[in-house]
Amino acid sequence: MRIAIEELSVALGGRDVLSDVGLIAAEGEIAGLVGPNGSGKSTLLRTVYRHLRPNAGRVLLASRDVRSLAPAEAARHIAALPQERGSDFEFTVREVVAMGRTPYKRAFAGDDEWDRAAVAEALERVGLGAHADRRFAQLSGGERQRVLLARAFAQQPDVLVLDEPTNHLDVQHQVELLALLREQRRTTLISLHDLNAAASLCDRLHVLHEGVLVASGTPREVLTPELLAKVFGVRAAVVEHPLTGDPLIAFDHRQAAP
Ligand SMILES: Nc1ncnc2c1ncn2[C@@H]1O[C@H](COP(=O)(O)OP(=O)(O)OP(=O)(O)O)[C@@H](O)[C@H]1O
Repeated sequence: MRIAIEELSVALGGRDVLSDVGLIAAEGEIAGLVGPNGSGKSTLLRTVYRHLRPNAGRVLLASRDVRSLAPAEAARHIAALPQERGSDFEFTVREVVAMGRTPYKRAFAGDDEWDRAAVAEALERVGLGAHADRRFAQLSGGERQRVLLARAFAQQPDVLVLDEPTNHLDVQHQVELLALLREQRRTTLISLHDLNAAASLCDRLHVLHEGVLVASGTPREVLTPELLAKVFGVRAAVVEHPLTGDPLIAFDHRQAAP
């Protein structure tokens, strides 16, 4: 399903955090949000998964405003991996992932065989099939991250919204997570700080700067040395990755942009 963000403005604490942002994630497309700290990436994603209400504009899922959907219906269509994640869950890994099935159930209904199969499959996909009975609270940050991703997969949504999902992951698990996202071919909105990961994963990138969308396009179109200097304040060369052909940003770690 396609997501369209139209003329979206959000104010928090009396301050405009997003101003007139518009972008589209086409069916099956991976759309990346990049931008410096505080540029509004999480705010945009939180508005898509309805934790925030826009002051103006709207988010359309196919042709329907997400705010018009009932909560369970919205959750059957959109699954989120937010940045603020509970750590004190007194639940097992399997129980946390099974929460992804809630939008499909009647009140107080138990898990049926479809739920159990969806949970088992989601755990296998993130490589945690052997950890189903461990306590969530006792996992490392990266393991928790993968459990919460499995919960989003178990929700079997049309759209995935992921806020910095590679946080806490070692490089191998980052690569595996990006591969999982590529192979599932689902409409995905993802914020990433790692611009090289974004360049390799995303079909299109959208750059936020101080709450304003300043560029949209393919990674090759968007990630230019000029944009990196202007928006991120860094000096960098953009070359072709010798193994993959993706754009590869070589940052100058000695000196900021003049
Ligand atoms: N509840 C709030 N009340 C007031 N201001 C807020 C609130 N939440 C976020 N902000 C502000 O909105 C701006 C955008 O924050 P947001 O978290 O969307 O940025 P971000 O691009 O995701 O940043 P980061 O890369 O650091 O995660 C920041 O200046 C932040 O301080």
